[in-house]
Amino acid sequence: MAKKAVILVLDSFGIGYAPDAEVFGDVGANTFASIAKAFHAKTGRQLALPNLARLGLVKAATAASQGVQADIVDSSDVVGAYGYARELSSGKDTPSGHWEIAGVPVLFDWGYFHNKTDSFPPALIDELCRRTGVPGILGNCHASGTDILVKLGDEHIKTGKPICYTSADSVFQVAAHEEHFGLQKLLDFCLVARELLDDYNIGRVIARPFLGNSATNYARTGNRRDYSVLPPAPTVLDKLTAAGGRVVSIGKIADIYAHQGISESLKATGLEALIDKTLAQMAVQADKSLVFTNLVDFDQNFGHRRDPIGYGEALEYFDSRLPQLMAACDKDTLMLLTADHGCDPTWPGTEHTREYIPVLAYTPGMRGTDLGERMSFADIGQTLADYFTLDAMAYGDSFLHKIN
Ligand SMILES: O=P(O)(O)O[C@H]1O[C@H](CO)[C@@H](O)[C@H]1O
Ligand SMILES: [Mn+2]
Ligand SMILES: [Mn+2]
Repeated sequence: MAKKAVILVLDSFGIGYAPDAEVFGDVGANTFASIAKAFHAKTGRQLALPNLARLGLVKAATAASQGVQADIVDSSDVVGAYGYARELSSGKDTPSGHWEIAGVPVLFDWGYFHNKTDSFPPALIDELCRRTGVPGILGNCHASGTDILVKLGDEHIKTGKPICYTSADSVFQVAAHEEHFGLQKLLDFCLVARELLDDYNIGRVIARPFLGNSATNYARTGNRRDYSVLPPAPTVLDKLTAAGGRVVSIGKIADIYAHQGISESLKATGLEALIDKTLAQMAVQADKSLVFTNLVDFDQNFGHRRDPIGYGEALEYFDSRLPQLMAACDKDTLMLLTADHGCDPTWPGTEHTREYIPVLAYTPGMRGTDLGERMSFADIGQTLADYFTLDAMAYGDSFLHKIN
């Protein structure tokens, strides 16, 4: 029997605050329930996710929310395996979440730039400017990536100084105009930054190119690039490719895993194009292969932007494409839907929230199955190791026996 798997990460789609949320100031956060509530209040109708509900999303989310069901209709005909997982990793960031999904939790602490202003050490900025030849940097603070374009976009174009900012995540982000500053110059700048930031234990440098000609229309483009450090141990992706399997990255997956364990990387911008590419890859998928897609829009366009209605609409769009994804699974395909952290769009600030993630598994002909609470996102990686008969991962419990 051939073995094929597909993972779609709904970036930031948390389903209830985690047991350790207090450490993060996130007790009460619930991305899914908050969206459903705000959506009903604003539009006068309930959020409709009938296909996700058929995979068990509402049941998993209710269990992850102390038995309180989100303001949404559940399905009486569940055809997937559904559970909810807590995170072992110390951070609530994208690399930690993804690496843990692939069986490698991040148990060390990342470096962070804690200061809200003058965030970066002068020695770092000096060296970065010296090495790259820019006349200085703008920003040097915690910021929302869209707000800071409104504030500093004009000055950036005038001075040629890149806009450098950070957040509660272990990141160094650089916004620059694709034409005035130049995309390649931005990527080169980020590579130097990546080199220097290893000493500060910073997880990611992110290039944030934008276009537009005034504060009213600056907009980030699809040319975002993430420069991640290497995962601390081989992930299930490394193990699968080492065993002769194939891992196809769609969207920012390859960047998040620092291109480790990736056979082919395909980029696409926007939910529709990312799902189209996923379907196209599923159609040509062979034995021992994994199609791995990250749906960044949920997080980048709606979670961080604190836009629960936009988030709800995007979920409805995803739900409308789910029957196609399910139909593209043959009897040899295991499809997993999950998330990497929360980003409650009704929560104060603009950051991620520490939450349970949904773990939804589907293969044609299976019965609805409750996977219950999973003690780590790594249960997904361990299940994949089990499925592809690879050596077991050091973390995670496989739930494969519950699916067959
Ligand atoms: O506000 P923007 O630039 O979208 O930044 C967000 O995106 C980064 C990566 O997910 C996070 O660190 C968060 O700060
Ligand atoms: Mn993320
Ligand atoms: Mn994010």
